[in-house]
Amino acid sequence: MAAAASSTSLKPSPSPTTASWMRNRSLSTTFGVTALSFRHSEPRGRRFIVLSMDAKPTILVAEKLGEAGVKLLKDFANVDCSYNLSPEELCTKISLCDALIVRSGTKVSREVFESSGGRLKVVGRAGVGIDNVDLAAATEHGCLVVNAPTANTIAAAEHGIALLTAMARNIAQADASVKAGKWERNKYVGVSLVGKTLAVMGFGKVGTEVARRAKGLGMHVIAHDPYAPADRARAIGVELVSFDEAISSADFISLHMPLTPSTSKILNAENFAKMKKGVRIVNVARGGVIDEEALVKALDSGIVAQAALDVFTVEPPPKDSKLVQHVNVTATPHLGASTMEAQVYRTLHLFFCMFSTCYHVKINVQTHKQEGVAVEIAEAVVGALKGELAATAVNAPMVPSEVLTELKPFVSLAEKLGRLAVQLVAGGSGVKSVKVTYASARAPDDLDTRLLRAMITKGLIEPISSVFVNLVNADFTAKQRGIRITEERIVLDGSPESPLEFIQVQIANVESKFASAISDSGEIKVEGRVKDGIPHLTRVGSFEVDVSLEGSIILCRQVDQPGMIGKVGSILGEENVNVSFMSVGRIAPRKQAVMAIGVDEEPSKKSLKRIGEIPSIEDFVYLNL
Ligand SMILES: NC(=O)C1=CN([C@@H]2O[C@H](COP(=O)(O)OP(=O)(O)OC[C@H]3O[C@@H](n4cnc5c(N)ncnc54)[C@H](O)[C@@H]3O)[C@@H](O)[C@H]2O)C=CC1
Ligand SMILES: O=C(O)C(=O)COP(=O)(O)O
Repeated sequence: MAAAASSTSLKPSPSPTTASWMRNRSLSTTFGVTALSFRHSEPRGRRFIVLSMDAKPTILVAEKLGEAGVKLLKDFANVDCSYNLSPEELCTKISLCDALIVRSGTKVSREVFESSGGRLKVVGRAGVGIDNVDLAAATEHGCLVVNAPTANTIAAAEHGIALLTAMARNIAQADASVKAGKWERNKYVGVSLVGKTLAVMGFGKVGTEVARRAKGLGMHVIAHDPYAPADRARAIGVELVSFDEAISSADFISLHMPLTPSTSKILNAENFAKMKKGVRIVNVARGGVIDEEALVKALDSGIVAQAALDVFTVEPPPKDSKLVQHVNVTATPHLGASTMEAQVYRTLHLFFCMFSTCYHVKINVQTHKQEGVAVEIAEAVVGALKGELAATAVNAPMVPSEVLTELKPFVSLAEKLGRLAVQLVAGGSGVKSVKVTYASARAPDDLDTRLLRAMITKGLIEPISSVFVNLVNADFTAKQRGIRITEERIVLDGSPESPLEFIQVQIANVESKFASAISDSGEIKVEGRVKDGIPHLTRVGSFEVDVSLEGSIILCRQVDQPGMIGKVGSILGEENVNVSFMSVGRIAPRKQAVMAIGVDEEPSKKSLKRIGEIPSIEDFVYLNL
């Protein structure tokens, strides 16, 4: 929940009223991705607009993508299809691109993000594995990464089964032998699959489909996946077992986990030693999950009888690779996702498994024609460039659209409270510790606050820095700037119809340029609610106020007395500044009070000075929203 503290601190700009952060606000969408794609960073960190709202963004397609996807991209953007770029060429081109689409053959390294100069805002991976994209660098640069996680599942599973059966019956080797004019019937005696144990390592989308198909071949299927639910496995007659049990009892092992630091070289010398002698291995996941040197030794020693590999640590592997050249290895050039159906469209059998309360399992089989990877990724990238939250975001929260609709006014409230709170901090105080409180009648697990936290962070950071914050980089940026954001829930009684009653933002250990913003417990405190869909400021420090969060706000501390509203109102009226809202929060009649005035236009410095000089006004601050 909380972003951990680091050593940097934030210093509010001396004059938030005139700060340049307001310049581009009209371009911002709520979530910032669109706005980001129209913004650019100068080397010195100043932001400016490089494209107008109606200028088309540019999308670089760096690997072959199905035509239907390219067409969809062209309807929205300028599309540059440039394949086989060297890393240097990619780095050069990227500074002119708002989005990049790749498959597994392009390394989207930190240098790519650095070279983009802040313009690259979406990377689309037209497939599942995102191990070729430096996610940490993407997040640090506020770049959303989306993938196409479903369209090639069946293709990959079918390729896994193709390799399994081809390996068991020596199809590739026998084919080569026949083509060489030989007829070696005794040499290519295979092994049967029926009754053999297959260990599926990684019981996700592909692993599950492989397991289903292997069961159809009469195999006994077990699976290992630390994160998969046992009931999903049980539903198709697969037992989830420990890693050691899986590898030590299998006749065949099929790998379907992602390449991550914890799965890197997960099949290594130590683990090969635990396997049954003569085990056969299929890999359509990633080459890096196997220690390839250790596999060559295991093949030489006979521990591993055969391996069928679609993926390699380095692709393409070196021509003299001992692994690829091994007589007992069948190799394909990363073809798992390469079917017409997966890349263009596919006919998908969706299995809906429904469980009755007494654990009877019914399976409905439906057939759908579904668009392939190209369309899936094109839609995701275009949506992200339009500022929509992507359902397949890899480095940002995925928020379902119904939740988003409901949260929208609170998202705006959150950002504005962040903006107000930070502008109340006296120059020279570093913001380090922010507490956000959400009061809601919803059950704690029925309120996703990631979006709200990101927007509060955006509100806190943007007024006082040149960094553009969005959903992708909010937590990272807060952490980098040493701001610790903690969240707390107040669970209210009553009807949970609205997701939230109020949001409170507190900044601890700082001084305020408006002393009344400091609550009894010593923090700057602002609180807001949504009324009729519009965000309102409802508390400043210990004072209750009510002013809609549109336009800007003047806060005045005064001794409560008649005529104050009129005095301030007439100064503003003299220069045609429209007052949208006015409210007075006071401790008791004729005692200390805080007057909050919403204004549609920015008052001149002269008018603000005159307001400050009204004798009974003790303190005042003008805040930009
Ligand atoms: N050869 C090819 O062309 C293709 C390769 N793939 C690769 O297949 C892999 C799986 O893809 P999907 O099934 O779509 O992904 P997925 O995310 O649906 O499934 C991956 C599963 O691996 C599990 N897992 C994570 N760490 C594990 C560990 N240490 N041990 C065992 N299981 C672990 C996860 O819990 C998850 O259930 C990915 O690496 C993907 O890149 C996918 C499509 C095509
Ligand atoms: O989707 C994946 O993870 C794949 O490995 C497919 O890669 P490709 O898009 O065919 O380069």
